[in-house]
Parts: sequence; C-alpha cells; structure tokens
Amino acid sequence: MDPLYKVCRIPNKGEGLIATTDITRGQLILSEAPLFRYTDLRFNDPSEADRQYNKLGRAKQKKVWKLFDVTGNRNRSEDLELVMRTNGIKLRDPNHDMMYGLFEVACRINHSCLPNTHSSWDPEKGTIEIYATQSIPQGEEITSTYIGNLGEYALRQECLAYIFRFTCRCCLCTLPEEDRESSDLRIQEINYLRRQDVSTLSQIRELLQLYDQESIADWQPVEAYEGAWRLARRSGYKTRARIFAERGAKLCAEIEGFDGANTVEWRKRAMDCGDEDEEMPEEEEEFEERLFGELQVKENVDGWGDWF
Ligand SMILES: C[S@@+](CC[C@H](N)C(=O)[O-])C[C@H]1O[C@@H](n2cnc3c(N)ncnc32)[C@H](O)[C@@H]1O
Repeated sequence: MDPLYKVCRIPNKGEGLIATTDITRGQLILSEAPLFRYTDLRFNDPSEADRQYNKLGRAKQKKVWKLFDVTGNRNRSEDLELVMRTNGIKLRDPNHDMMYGLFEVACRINHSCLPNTHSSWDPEKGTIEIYATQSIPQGEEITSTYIGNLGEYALRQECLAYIFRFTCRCCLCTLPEEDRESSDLRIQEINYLRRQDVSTLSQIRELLQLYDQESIADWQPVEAYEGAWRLARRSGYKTRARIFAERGAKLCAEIEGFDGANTVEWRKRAMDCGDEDEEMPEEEEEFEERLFGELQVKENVDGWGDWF
C-alpha cells in the first residue's frame, strides 16, 4: 500500500510529513519499528545508547545522522546525545518505565500544540502506531505533540524553547491574537475543571464540550468518559454506563486502533455493563440524587438528548 504521507520541506520547520491523500479520523497512518531503542538510564550510563547505536548496521547508522538535532541541523557532528534530545520518542512499554526510540519517519513529524495524530507503542509488534485523531485533508501537515497538553500559549512557547530550542509555529500558536486568547481561556477552564474533583455528570459534560470546541481529541475526552462511566455504574445506571463505555471505546479506537489494549478494555467494560438499570439500594439514594439531580432536570433540555 502506498504511504499516506510524504516527507518534504515545511516552511520554518525543516522537513515534515504531508498527507498525500485525505486521511480519515481513526485511520492508521504509520506503523514503524525503531532504528534503535534506549532507556533513560543513559543519564547514569551514557554509553548505553552508544552501545545500541554500535549494534546497528551501517545503513541504519546513516539514517540516525539524517535526523535533525536541537541546533536545527542534520547532525553533522555525529553527537548522539543531541539527536536523542531532539528526536527521542517516549514509548510506553509495560516492561520498561523509561523507554525511548529513534525512528526514521516518525521522528520527522513536527510538533503541534493541537496535533492531528496520536502515537502508541505496540510492545508485541515492536512498532510505533500513529493514528489520525482528526480528519487530515490531502496536502495538510501531519503533526504530533512533543509536550502533551501543557496549557496556554505562553507556557507552551516557553517549554518548547527551553527543551527543544524552537519557536512553535503550529496552527494553534499562529492563530490571530484574538482567537489565541479565546483558546487560552478555554484551556484555562479545562485545566481548572480537571484540577477539581469532577463529581457530577454536568461537569463532565462541560469538559467534553470544551474539548470539542478546542478540537482536543486525545486521552482527555477518553478520561472524561471514564469518569462518566464510573459515576453511572456506581449509581446502578447500567444503560447509561454502557453508553459511556461505548463512547470511550469508540474514542479509544480512533486514537490507538480497534485492537489496541485500551480499546479492548473499554469494549469489555461496555459488554459487562448489562442494560437493565438496578433498583437503587436505600443508602445510595441520597448519593444518587446529588449526582444526577442536576442531570435529570437538564436531561430533557435541548442539547442533552444526544448524550444518551
Ligand atoms: C523531531 S524534529 C522534527 C523533524 C524536523 N523538522 C526535520 O526536519 O527532521 C524536531 C525539530 O523540528 C522543528 N519543529 C518541529 N515542530 C515545530 C514547530 N511546531 N514549529 C517550528 N519548528 C518545529 C524544530 O527545529 C525541532 O527541533
């Protein structure tokens, strides 16, 4: 199958990946094995990465030196530390806490504070899997995040300049000032709600609406559905719990594929919910009232119906 991307020059960012066809949300863009992997122990044992590098054949070694480094050049000085600092992708591996990898293609993906992909490490296949979390029209840049969801514009810029030494020119950071300020306000609101112990479905609903307005399609909405699923389940609302679990499973499949470990877990949750609501035990009634009181009033209001 032809790749869905090509590597080419991107103004002000060096090289990057551009979609060669329309990519749909949830589509697998890239599955790639690393050139080599290393653990964060390199800080204690700097020769560890060197040892991994030395095991590579000449062809792969050459590919390593074609990667960018934090000075904004292809690495001419053959300083492995610089290349790792710029390109190392964290791999969430159940057996290794601090595993990183260098990849020929995945490391060409430029950063965006509003990325259109999500990547996960498949320890069984030994590959990084990159899925589209937004639809990406042909000709548009494919992006990922280097810093997670850090916060507002000023903080993001500071962090990227400090760690990676570049001024971010992503779609969010280059918005007109007024739009960027609106985005900052929404991000503040999201972070405020996340810091609270979100305990009602209406707060979760508010969070999900903010994610939607901000086009955030990563683990955060999945976590919100997890909260909703737990609340509904604890209150004996099996039907609702199942719906929340199904939505969590759908979002999860879009960011890490239908067979991803988390997606499978979410589908299991949906199946385990059953669909008959239980009689509420006496002592839980008060709790249930607090939890759903607001919801039951709002449930009939326009705009809530689509949640159930
Ligand atoms: C991992 S490399 C990405 C691929 C790189 N552009 C290349 O040509 O190989 C990271 C480097 O790309 C550039 N870069 C990535 N995202 C950027 C962004 N949002 N704005 C400006 N430069 C960016 C920076 O120079 C950064 O150090």
